[in-house]
Amino acid sequence: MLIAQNLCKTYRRHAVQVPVLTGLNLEVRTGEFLSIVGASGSGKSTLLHLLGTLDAPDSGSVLLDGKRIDNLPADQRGDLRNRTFGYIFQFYHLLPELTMLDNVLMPAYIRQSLFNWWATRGQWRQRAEDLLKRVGLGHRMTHRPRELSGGEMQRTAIARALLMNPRVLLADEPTGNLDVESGGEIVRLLRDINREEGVTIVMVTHNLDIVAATDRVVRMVGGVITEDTPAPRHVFPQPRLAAV
Ligand SMILES: Nc1ncnc2c1ncn2[C@@H]1O[C@H](COP(=O)(O)OP(=O)(O)OP(=O)(O)O)[C@@H](O)[C@H]1O
Repeated sequence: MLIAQNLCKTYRRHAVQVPVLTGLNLEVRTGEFLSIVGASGSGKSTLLHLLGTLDAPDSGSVLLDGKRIDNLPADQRGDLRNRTFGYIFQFYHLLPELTMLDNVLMPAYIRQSLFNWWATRGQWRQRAEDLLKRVGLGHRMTHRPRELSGGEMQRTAIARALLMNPRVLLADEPTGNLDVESGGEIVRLLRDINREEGVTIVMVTHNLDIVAATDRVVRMVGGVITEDTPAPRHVFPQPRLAAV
């Protein structure tokens, strides 16, 4: 469904050139949970940005359902980013002055020029409340980010990413700032969303334990994918049993 073809990307500043992607090919299948691993600086975030049209390649293409999306006009890429893709970042990117409910509603606020916000705000609010309950934060809707733990902030960010009912979630080290237990909860939540709602997920991670929660793992080296294997099944940490 989401295909990267021969992607090349070099960052340039003055005379310095940093070649990052050097002809990368990748096919993300509908409904799969894919993880991307690789050394720091290998270009994982860059690839995620190109897949989600947050940045454009120097050459090569990104196709969604057979149609090129990397070269669409800015307004159409904006629509895709609002409706088709959901983004989850390592540091949550929540707005500190807003309640958790308003943070989750942000993608709908952004879209309001496209339709009559006032006529539909009740439905959006209901959906945002349902999503916060879904991620286990029904009791924290009026709190602000500084009052929540890292894991709770990331769960709020996941609810926000799901608001517009995206087909693809792009998660950049979603557990990178969390302890083992909170990280495990986040990955289990992503896995449930993938299985129960059929959302395709592409996740960059350094944590080889949580890779086991996914379906397939690709490794990046030198700006291309060098390994593409089913994820190992045995290492994903299961929920801890209460001590007896
Ligand atoms: N805007 C930019 N300008 C210049 N260089 C950049 C820019 N963004 C990224 N880079 C460089 O591109 C390379 C790849 O960065 P990227 O963030 O994609 O790697 P990564 O694999 O996600 O790394 P990490 O695991 O540390 O997050 C790095 O060397 C980085 O310094």
